[in-house]
Amino acid sequence: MVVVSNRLPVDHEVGPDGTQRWRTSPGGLVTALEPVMRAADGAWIGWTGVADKEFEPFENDGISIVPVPLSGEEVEYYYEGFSNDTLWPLYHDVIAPPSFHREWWDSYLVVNRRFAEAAARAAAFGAVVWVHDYQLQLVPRMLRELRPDLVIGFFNHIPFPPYGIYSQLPWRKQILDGLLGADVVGFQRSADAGNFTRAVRRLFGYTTRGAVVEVPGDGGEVRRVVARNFPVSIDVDSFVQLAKRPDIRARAREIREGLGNPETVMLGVDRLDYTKGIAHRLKAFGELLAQHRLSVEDVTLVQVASPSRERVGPYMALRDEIELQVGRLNGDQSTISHTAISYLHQAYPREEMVAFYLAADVMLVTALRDGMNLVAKEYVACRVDNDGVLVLSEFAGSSDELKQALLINPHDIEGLKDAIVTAIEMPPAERRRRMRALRKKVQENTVSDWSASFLDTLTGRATVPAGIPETLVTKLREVAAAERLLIALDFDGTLAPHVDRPEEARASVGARSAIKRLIALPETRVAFVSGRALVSLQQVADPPESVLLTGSHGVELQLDNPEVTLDLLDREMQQLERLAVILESIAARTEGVWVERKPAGFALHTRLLTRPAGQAVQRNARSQVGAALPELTVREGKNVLEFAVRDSNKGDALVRLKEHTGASVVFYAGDDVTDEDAFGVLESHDLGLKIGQGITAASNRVRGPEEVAEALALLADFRGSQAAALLRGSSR
Ligand SMILES: O=P(O)(O)OC[C@H]1O[C@H](O[C@H]2O[C@H](CO)[C@@H](O)[C@H](O)[C@H]2O)[C@H](O)[C@@H](O)[C@@H]1O
Ligand SMILES: O=c1ccn([C@@H]2O[C@H](COP(=O)(O)OP(=O)(O)O)[C@@H](O)[C@H]2O)c(=O)[nH]1
Repeated sequence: MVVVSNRLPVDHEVGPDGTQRWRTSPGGLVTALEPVMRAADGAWIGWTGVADKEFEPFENDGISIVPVPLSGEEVEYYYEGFSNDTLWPLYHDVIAPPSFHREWWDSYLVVNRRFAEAAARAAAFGAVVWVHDYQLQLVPRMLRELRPDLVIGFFNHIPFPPYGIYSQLPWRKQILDGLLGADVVGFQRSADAGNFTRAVRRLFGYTTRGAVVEVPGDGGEVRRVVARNFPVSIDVDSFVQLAKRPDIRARAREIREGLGNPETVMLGVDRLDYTKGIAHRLKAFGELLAQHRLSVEDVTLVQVASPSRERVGPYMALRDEIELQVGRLNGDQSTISHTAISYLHQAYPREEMVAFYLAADVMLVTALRDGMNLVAKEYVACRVDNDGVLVLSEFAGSSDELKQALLINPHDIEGLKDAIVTAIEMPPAERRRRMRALRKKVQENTVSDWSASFLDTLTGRATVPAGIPETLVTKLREVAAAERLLIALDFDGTLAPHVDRPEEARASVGARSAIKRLIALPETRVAFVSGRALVSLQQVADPPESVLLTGSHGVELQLDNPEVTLDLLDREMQQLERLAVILESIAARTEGVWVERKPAGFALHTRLLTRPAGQAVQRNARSQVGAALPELTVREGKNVLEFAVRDSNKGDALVRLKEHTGASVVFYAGDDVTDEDAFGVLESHDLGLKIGQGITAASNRVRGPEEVAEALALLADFRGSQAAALLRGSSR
């Protein structure tokens, strides 16, 4: 794997005495990527943090580093200018006004090309290249053009803004096009992914189905780009280990003593950035002191504000503003023996950060907008004593997961003040209850889960272990609580193992018995969603009566009615006849190829051929049918190519089923590429389960039909006990 990011894990530094050294780079991107790269066998391409210096590739702490040089002017135009004074404020809700300069854009283009070329040189044939963050949004497209063999992923660490803001960018189309060069575009929050797909629809008119964007290629083929959220995290174990180290615990005590052992130590840790809401936090604290709701005798605030982007205008202004505010507040409120705010304009190593976290009773994260905010997760991970209170802005990505924090709107100063007081006065039992829940959440999604889930989606090639992953159990429990639940299931490869003769496919005994239990539960519907013709589905699935059926990718429906809904027009009937002639003649010429009649089309099966021979037959069919009947829908499955006179897919089928059942939550499981259309229409509270390998928009994955049966049985258990509890409640 090759990782490409503007930042490398280390910056080159020259001391005042001329000594040179490599120092850990600032920011959460490095915190997240470093453990991933130490565990992976690959190269990390990036900039060394200094201008006009060329470095040879080198090894640092087990990671292969490939430096990309930047000139002084590029640092000013591409990094400080376009990245941090155009994109950064624009993507963070225009908290500061973005500057638009054409020379900055030109430099962004040049530098992005340099990174793409470096990645193209470093990557082996067919390798995975994972590009990171807003500084390099053009790299995916450039790289795809240079190296079409590569699998390309992109992850955006910062928010993606709503269209009304994004559309201000003069280069809005170029940036989107750059990103769509990737196979998977990842975001921190589902809202970011939604903003991105909306922008794609508005600016390009491409079809998007949930997490899937259909990008048309030059030859009429469609490339599917998955755009969804993958919340980044930290190496939880390494923070836990540090938090248990006696020397670091002793250092935490020393910090408290140094502060005069106040009753409450509050902590803020941020890069000195206007997105972090430091001024709002100070204002709230200052007012609490001025109004005597808090006293400096009891409470002190430690504010680490690590230096960041110090030559960019708004950052210089922010430093002046914050330091003026700290100076005033301390001048007004501190006493000889008690300082209100310990302000530290420094960058600390990891060990010292952990000591700060251990020393702090209350952690204040009051960002006005933040992609994730790893500091919040680090604080929680380090609280091995299950104590401490996290006050967390709802505008930080981490608030999606850390719901048991005291969630605040930092613009609401009164609300923030109340939350600070609540945190300080919170009874120990409640502190522990909340912290335990937060720690569980952080442990459920570590940085290796984050990278595995992104790379698994990207390559679809990861080996899928047997059994039900813990994350799926949690999600099943969640959907089991739905008011009205629809469980929609593909048949072949999902409920029934694949067999050579389709008419011999049968659902596993476990799946059948779980389905019977599910349909007996209140407000619970089960549906089969298949590409098979309905008559064939009925024959192999032999479904219990109340199971809803859709066949032929949603062309045929049987919904609580013995009648099958399907009505082809005369024109469609004629198209079917012409299609039959073309495909039959192709099948007649190649041994092992056959045609299956479907209600609204035909499927050409090639699974008895070798992969290259099958692909050649499919290419031929595509081109002959394309010339004679260009308006038909073509769909590719596993060793099968389908042509339909009616444009419908499993996503449409699922939408119909949702309408019919009025379901508030949907669980969809499927193994084939055609199931991706169904995953595409799921919403963030739904559950998508991909069976086996392959690129997918589903957020969960299991190995095969055996696991599907197990998951359905678990769902029946969870929902059954919920229903029983409700019944007990209402009979009391
Ligand atoms: O490289 P710098 O210009 O010095 O800035 C430091 C990094 O800041 C940003 O970090 C983001 O990534 C974190 C991890 O995903 C996330 O928690 C945080 O909310 C983001 O702001 C930036 O995105 C990185 O590219 C910078 O390296
Ligand atoms: O003096 C400092 C201040 C911060 N950090 C680290 O910098 C990262 C900040 O990441 P976050 O996602 O919170 O914000 P970002 O700076 O990336 O916007 C965290 O891992 C902190 O532990 C650090 O090592 N030393």
